[in-house]
Amino acid sequence: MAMYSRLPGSVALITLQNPPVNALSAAVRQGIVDTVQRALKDPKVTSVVICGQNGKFCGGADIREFAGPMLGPPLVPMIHAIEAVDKPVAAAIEGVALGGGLELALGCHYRIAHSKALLGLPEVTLGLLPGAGGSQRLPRLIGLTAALDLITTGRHISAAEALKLGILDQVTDNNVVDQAVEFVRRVAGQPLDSRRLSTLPCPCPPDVDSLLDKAMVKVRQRSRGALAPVACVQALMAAASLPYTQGMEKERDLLTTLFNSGQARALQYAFFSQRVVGKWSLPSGASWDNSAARTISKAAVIGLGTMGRGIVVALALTGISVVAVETQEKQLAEASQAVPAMLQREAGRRSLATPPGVISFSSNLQDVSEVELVIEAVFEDMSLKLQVFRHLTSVCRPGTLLCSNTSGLDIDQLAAVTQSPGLVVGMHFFAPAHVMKLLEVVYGPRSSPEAVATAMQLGKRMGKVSVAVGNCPGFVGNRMLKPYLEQANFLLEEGATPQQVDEALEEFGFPMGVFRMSDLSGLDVGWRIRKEAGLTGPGVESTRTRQGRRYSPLPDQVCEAGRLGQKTGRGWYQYDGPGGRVARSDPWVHIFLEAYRAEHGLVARSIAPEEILERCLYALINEGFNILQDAMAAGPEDIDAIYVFGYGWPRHHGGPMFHAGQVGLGRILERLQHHHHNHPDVPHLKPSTLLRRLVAVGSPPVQTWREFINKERVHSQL
Ligand SMILES: CC/C=C/CC(=O)SCCNC(=O)CCNC(=O)[C@H](O)C(C)(C)COP(=O)(O)OP(=O)(O)OC[C@H]1O[C@@H](n2cnc3c(N)ncnc32)[C@H](O)[C@@H]1OP(=O)(O)O
Repeated sequence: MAMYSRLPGSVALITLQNPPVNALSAAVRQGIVDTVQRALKDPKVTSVVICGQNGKFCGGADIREFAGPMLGPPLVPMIHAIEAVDKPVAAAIEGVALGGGLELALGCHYRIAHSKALLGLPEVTLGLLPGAGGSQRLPRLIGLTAALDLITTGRHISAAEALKLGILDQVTDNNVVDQAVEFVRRVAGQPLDSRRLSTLPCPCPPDVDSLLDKAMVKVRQRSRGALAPVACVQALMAAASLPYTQGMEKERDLLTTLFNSGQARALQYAFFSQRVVGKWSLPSGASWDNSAARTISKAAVIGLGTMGRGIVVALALTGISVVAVETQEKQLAEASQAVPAMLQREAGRRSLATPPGVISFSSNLQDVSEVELVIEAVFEDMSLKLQVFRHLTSVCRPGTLLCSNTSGLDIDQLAAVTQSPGLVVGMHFFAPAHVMKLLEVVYGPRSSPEAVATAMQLGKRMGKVSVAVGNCPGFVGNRMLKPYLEQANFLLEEGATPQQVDEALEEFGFPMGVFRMSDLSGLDVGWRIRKEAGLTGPGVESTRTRQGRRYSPLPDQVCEAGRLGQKTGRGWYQYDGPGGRVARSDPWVHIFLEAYRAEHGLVARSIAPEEILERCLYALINEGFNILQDAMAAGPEDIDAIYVFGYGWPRHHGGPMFHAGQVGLGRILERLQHHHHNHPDVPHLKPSTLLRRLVAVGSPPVQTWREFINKERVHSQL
């Protein structure tokens, strides 16, 4: 809806009304068309201001409407009609002007914003381009170079930056509607031709072709396989070279292609998944809207290795006072140098003048006695963690929340050694903890709703996407990673090279294939876990079947050769010395693989990229279905958010569970059955019961699985 009012002094005020962000739904568009007509017809009106209700100008097109048929007046002619009005029209921007919201403002003759407003054309993040004239008007206003940056990244910019770029005519700290009204009164009667952006030429640098070529290379590198960034560059090419009307035709054609692509659906799903996971619920019935969170102002971090340091920085950036404890003096000395520098860097990156939190360093565990929440981040060893939790429960004051940054150990076992097991949860950060967006909040059977709510809210304050997950080995993310890594190793045994596996995965869109990623994380991490699980180590027979299932000793043997990844300069690849970053194929690995296959009587075969993808991804997806079945994740959106924000799953494929739906559940089931038939000794390839049930009921859309699972559980079908 849009409300019309006449202000004293001949100004018509149009207020967009569609909470919470005044998205341009069919009703809002109709409202704008009607009210603009009314202002045009009213001879007493000399100028118009468009604003948004409740401190938000407009969050863009209504994304929820994209799934259905197009109803109501389309945006493009609506914005043209505003631009054509012969009375000055100003956008009064408060809160946000994003996507179609900014495109609407670009159709106005003037733009006035509050200093705290954010502006941007984030369509690319939804698999689209600014298709309401934004790809043609913005470059005409601010030049091709700046428009390329804004449109291909979709980043939100401050009012100050928008003013500098020339998007805004005025920025104010006062009431923006009042300022805009005053502004249009002042300019009423002045010629408007130069204010109609569609009539202006597009300012381009002399080397325009090279600029566009470089932009194309950059977007292709940044998000491999993603269609929208490429289409954005193509639309800007049109703006640079064609008259406006033809540019608009190009914009429309590109938008139609994107709209019909699976990628746009995947990215829009990813947008909503990120919001769905914030509305968490536990099998106990506790949820985000019935569980109170505590506000934490003082916390402690125990253990200042890589993870601990990142967690300290993440907490301090939110303004929390942190006691950073490390009992090893050398490590403490190093951390007390490194952490403040990390904090400064990150504060700078986030444009914060000074890091808000206060950090004190200590080697004494007694110093955590006054904090409200502790995050343990010591070495991933259960006996060590138990020792720390026993100590914490005796040192901390009653009511302190005790959290562990374990990446997969049993939270309940840790809770069991404390006086208040209800106050124990996992907070699984991802490295580097101050940068990575994902946080798994792990609830054990005894974790209280308050503890979960507090950890979830703390994650949000730190700018994380927090996902509540159940307590099982590896939780959600690492539990699904296991069958994925396992398949990658089996593929090497069968004839693939690390490069072939990585290239197939990178072509799919992962920033790094599994072997490059393992080299980066360090191969010894998994080696230690396998040793603890009794799968490898002294006394374990060197066979390819262990604990009753197929096992590949390849990664153990690579570690035994002293190749631990980037840190040793050698792993699945070779690097320019320890700490090197550029992976190069290593003849040693190829000779090693040949010798290994010969020793085990394996005949190498040529493996197509399609098989690599199926084996790795479908095994991972299958585990996702098992996780849903076991109620370790509340819904497919939780799994997908974890994979997109923590594991580099290409956002334009939505997430593993969404991808399964797009491929077709029947197809996934059939291929898993096929691979399991060929590899009956690999239990991870055995299709999950939930997948079978979903296929049996006709493969319903991913958005309905949560409800389906709950019903199946009630009827004991799972
Ligand atoms: C011709 C085709 C052209 C299309 C052009 C477009 O305009 S595409 C849309 C471009 N706009 C965006 O991408 C903006 C998306 N929204 C946001 O980035 C953020 O929501 C916000 C506007 C910055 C506000 O952030 P905040 O953290 O304050 O709130 P939430 O993100 O939690 O959002 C609140 C609820 O509003 C829903 N919502 C937000 N934007 C839209 C939208 N454009 N359409 C529909 N719904 C939107 C969001 O889903 C939240 O809903 P809940 O039900 O409460 O979860």
